[in-house]
Amino acid sequence: MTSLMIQSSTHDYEVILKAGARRELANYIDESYRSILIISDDKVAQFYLEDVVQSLKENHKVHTSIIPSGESSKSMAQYEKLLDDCIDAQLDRKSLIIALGGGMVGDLAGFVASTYLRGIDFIQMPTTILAHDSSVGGKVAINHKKGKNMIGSFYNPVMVIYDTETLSTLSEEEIRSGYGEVIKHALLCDEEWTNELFQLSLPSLTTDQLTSDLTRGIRVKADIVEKDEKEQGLRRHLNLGHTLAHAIEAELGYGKITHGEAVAIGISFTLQLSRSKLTSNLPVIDYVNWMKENKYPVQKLQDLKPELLVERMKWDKKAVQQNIHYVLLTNIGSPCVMPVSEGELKEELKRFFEEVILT
Ligand SMILES: NC(=O)c1ccc[n+]([C@@H]2O[C@H](COP(=O)([O-])OP(=O)(O)OC[C@H]3O[C@@H](n4cnc5c(N)ncnc54)[C@H](O)[C@@H]3O)[C@@H](O)[C@H]2O)c1
Ligand SMILES: O=C(O)C(=O)C[C@@H](O)[C@H](O)[C@H](O)COP(=O)(O)O
Ligand SMILES: [Zn+2]
Repeated sequence: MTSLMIQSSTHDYEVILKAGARRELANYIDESYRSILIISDDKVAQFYLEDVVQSLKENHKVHTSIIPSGESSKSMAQYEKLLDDCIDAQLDRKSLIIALGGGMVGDLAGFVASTYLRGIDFIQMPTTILAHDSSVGGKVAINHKKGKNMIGSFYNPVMVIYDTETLSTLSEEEIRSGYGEVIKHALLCDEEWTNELFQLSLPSLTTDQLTSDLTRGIRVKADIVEKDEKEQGLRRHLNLGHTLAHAIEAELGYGKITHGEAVAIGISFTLQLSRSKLTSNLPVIDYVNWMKENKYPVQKLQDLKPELLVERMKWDKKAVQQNIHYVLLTNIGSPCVMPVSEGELKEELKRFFEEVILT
């Protein structure tokens, strides 16, 4: 078992990584919660809901709410439905919400928890690799058709219980997606780790390497969010690759590409942009080869137009009066944020499509 403590302005919380933790929840969850609502999606529920209910029902009154799996459920409609479920279950301020699933469930259930009765406790039980990122740091949100995570808040869980056994049922696509955020964390702080990841072929990923990458990723994230919880400055670095990624996700339609795959593609553009704006010596070719070796779906960009992506980027949360601010890298481990003009972005994106990513 690995345990990490995260500090936040409201409370400190523990992140526990343990194979089989879903069957031992009585060891971790306070008996004083009278009612618990478990929110999950229909795919995750099929695999793991019964174990979680069984491990809680002796000490608590347990309710469940299951939403359709997929990014399109991070919506106003599902948010409203879940609030109805909280009311039907008569949850009060001594009740608890458990988010059992990937980042979609975590973001949505967390946003419900943050607003229902002006905020009740919630626990993140991540079940994807990607959710090593989303379950820590307290960003919770739903999407709007204009852009990702447009409606949300900062609201930290009271605990994160990561049962690493659940990762054994992830599809290849979801493993790839998770590693989009893992490599982001590596690029932000650690050249040696980045080079290690460049050698990684995801089909031969071992449990030991996965657990080590998750723990390292959580440490990187924790270190940043502890210093800048509400994204006043430093935390913007965690948005590496996201200005383009979010534009791709919204432009293709939510769920047409996974978040982490879009992030991986977004990072490749960041590397090119960083090289041309900062004359930095970044390993663009190694990175693109790693993406191609691991089958990141770069061909999905074929249907997208650089001009429309740049229009989407103006809704990025780092933009100031629709002027786009980009997270760039002067080197691996040295991120910075710079304004980039619309014209420059359109030119660079066209070149990126034609000369780097769609060749
Ligand atoms: N709050 C944050 O800081 C933060 C950080 C990164 C990403 N996000 C958000 O997280 C979301 C993406 O998260 P995700 O990639 O986990 O997506 P997800 O929750 O949609 O899960 C991906 C797919 O995997 C399935 N799944 C989940 N766990 C499984 C398991 N153990 N076995 C088999 N199938 C399983 C799900 O049903 C779904 O079909 C996006 O909405 C993104 O914006 C938030
Ligand atoms: O925690 C953060 O801060 C991040 O930026 C992590 C990202 O991986 C994540 O996708 C986040 O939800 C993006 O936030 P947003 O503010 O750009 O919507
Ligand atoms: Zn992300």
